[in-house]
Amino acid sequence: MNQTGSVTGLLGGSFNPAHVGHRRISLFAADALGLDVVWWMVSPGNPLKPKKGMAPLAARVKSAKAMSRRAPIRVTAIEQQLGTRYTVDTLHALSLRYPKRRFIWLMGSDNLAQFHRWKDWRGIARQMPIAVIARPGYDDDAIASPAMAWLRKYRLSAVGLHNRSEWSAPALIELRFDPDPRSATAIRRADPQWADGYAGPVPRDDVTHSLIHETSPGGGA
Ligand SMILES: Nc1ncnc2c1ncn2[C@@H]1O[C@H](COP(=O)(O)OP(=O)(O)OP(=O)(O)O)[C@@H](O)[C@H]1O
Ligand SMILES: O=C(O)c1ccc[n+]([C@@H]2O[C@H](COP(=O)([O-])O)[C@@H](O)[C@H]2O)c1
Repeated sequence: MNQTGSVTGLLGGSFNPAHVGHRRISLFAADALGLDVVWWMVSPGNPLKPKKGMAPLAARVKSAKAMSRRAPIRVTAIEQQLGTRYTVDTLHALSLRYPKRRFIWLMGSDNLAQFHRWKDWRGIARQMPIAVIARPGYDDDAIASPAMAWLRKYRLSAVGLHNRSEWSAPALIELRFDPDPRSATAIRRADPQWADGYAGPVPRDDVTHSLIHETSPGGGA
């Protein structure tokens, strides 16, 4: 491998709530891509999702922390602190804050299918490599998507990514493993606590600040 140093995977999400699927895809991606850690960035509010039915950020962070226990995963609500909502702005702010860290954006194929609706999605792809994890029911839409029509020319294998002499983007790595059918939507349908706007306890302590205190720019967790 030509690349040295640590690589951090970024899995942005609503985590409304976090589930075993998030954990499995993160561990799988970490293994396949040689990541040291995956940061779960719990979004204060996905710009494309309705606010209705979204649990408070602190409750979603708490569920993410519980789901990531004893795994090389760090949970953060850093977008709340950065004041960013759009991923392109978040990634730009992260690269300024952590200049020595190399990042890779992780997402399920459902998000690739609608990636062309995200603010400056080509700008996101130019900032860091993207790894897309196959998800049951979404792969055909992802393959046929407008974003894929553009990203396809930047396809790389995981090995190809690491053999590059520089950490450059755009790069698209498609990861496929034992597909995981779990979803937060299914949990919200089945669990009254998470259904219809969240009825569970909201943590009193501010649980949303963890990562930023656990890491220093360019180093740490
Ligand atoms: N089972 C899964 N397989 C592959 N990717 C997944 C899976 N579950 C979640 N992801 C990915 O994890 C990220 C965060 O997902 P999110 O928190 O929205 O969970 P979700 O299960 O997709 O939620 P919802 O059902 O409410 O849309 C997204 O990139 C999503 O594509
Ligand atoms: O930047 C955008 O335009 C944009 C549009 C939709 C979703 N996102 C991000 O995509 C990530 C996944 O969101 P979700 O709700 O599908 O888990 C999360 O980090 C969101 O902030 C970003």
